[in-house]
Amino acid sequence: MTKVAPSVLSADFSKLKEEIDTLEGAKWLHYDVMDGHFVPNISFGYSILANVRKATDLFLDVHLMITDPMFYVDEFIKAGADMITFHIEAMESREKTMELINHIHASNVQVGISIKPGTHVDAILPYLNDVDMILVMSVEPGFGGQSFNDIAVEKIKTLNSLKGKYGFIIEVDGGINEQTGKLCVEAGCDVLVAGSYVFKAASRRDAIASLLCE
Ligand SMILES: O=C(CO)[C@@H](O)[C@H](O)COP(=O)(O)O
Ligand SMILES: [Fe+2]
Repeated sequence: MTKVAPSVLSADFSKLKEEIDTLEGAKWLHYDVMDGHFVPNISFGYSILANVRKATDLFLDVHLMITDPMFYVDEFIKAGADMITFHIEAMESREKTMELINHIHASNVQVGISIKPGTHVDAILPYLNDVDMILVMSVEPGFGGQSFNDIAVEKIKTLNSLKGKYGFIIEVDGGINEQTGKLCVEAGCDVLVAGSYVFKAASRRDAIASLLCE
């Protein structure tokens, strides 16, 4: 069954708990962390995540778009993340990548690795046995509200052919709506991140339900 992870980046932060409470039908909440360095935008960090944790029981899917994930990861673990996804483009070596994966797992938090649209799937193949999720970016990370890049569909298909052997799940993020979500689910995607499509909808419940349909 497909999961929908509404991205809180598109919420009204002046009433965050009320906004989260509107997400009927979603079991995950996607939390985009941007540092103004790895991406040209700044969002929110671990203090706000700790408050979000108090406000909801949804599975907290933390997407770190930051330059030095190892430096900050303990703060996000302490704040209550259920899944922490970092970017392969932010890692300098296989050794450091494995160190980060093992460090997160040692705290019983799930681990994802993300690839930008311009990064080939080959970059994450060495880690498929070690992670819980691969996050395929279908927009350039940094901003909500961009258009879906269908290069993601081919990547999802490639990863889907390897899923059975390794046991990871696939998430897609960026420009997801009813049409693009369907393409991704048909290609083998398990989790659809949706920001503007859900938060700008007249009925958020209907928008989430439209993504859950197979
Ligand atoms: O990570 C990101 C953007 O960098 C996303 O999670 C966005 O928040 C998705 O927003 P939409 O494209 O669905 O509006
Ligand atoms: Fe994201």
